[in-house]
Amino acid sequence: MSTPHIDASPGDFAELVLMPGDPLRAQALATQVLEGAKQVNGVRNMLAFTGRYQGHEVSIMGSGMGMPSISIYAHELYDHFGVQRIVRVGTCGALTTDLQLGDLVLATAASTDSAMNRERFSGWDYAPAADFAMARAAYDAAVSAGLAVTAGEVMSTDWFYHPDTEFVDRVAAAGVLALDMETAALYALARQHQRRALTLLTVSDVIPAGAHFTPAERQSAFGAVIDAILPALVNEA
Ligand SMILES: O=P(O)(O)O[C@H]1O[C@H](CO)[C@@H](O)[C@H]1O
Ligand SMILES: O=c1cc[nH]c(=O)[nH]1
Repeated sequence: MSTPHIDASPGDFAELVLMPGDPLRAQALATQVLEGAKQVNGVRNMLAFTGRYQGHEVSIMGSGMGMPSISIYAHELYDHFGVQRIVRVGTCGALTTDLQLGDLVLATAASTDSAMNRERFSGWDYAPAADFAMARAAYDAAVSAGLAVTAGEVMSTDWFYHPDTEFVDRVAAAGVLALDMETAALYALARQHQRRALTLLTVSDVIPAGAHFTPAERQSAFGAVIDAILPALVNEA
């Protein structure tokens, strides 16, 4: 049975889905890390692939940018395709020069300026948090592999080009490590569906330093760290 945004059959997706924002990054990762990768979605070019990694079935699918987009795909994956775990593998803008381009941020929790979680949670302030067991497994694997990983809070914003020039400074002053545009919605949706989620972000911009990855570097972001972390994730369930 297909859904409005995923033209696939039950069983086409693995219980574990890696989810970059960029569908071309999903394709590149699938080619790089999955054996026998088969395309399982192409609706709106939101490419999805399923294959095997170290004997485990794994899917990789783009989410698009922003909370409405990832919410559509995560909802359909959890609700219609039996997906248990989604790991967002994205990029972020660091708010501190303690982080360098290419570093890894593990999002323990995500603040947001989006109304989505407030509307889901009766107007109260929801606290979107990572699945602890997945976070611990990924963090330990990253440290063991010698990766520069920092665990902490991110802010999932609706804005890439915020009109308030003080936005970045105010969020940084609150102790937030980095900006992305999806994690708060993904974490809340996982809890709503009684499923699991984690976000791992490669630093593509260090905002206070004015340092940025090129578009090609952003598209290949995460490839280098996947082999360090995926064994821990496939064996964690
Ligand atoms: O690299 P991805 O995963 O798309 O993540 C980040 O990049 C996009 C903005 O350029 C937003 O989706 C943001 O969250
Ligand atoms: O959401 C994002 C992602 C990367 N860089 C940013 O500045 N923001």
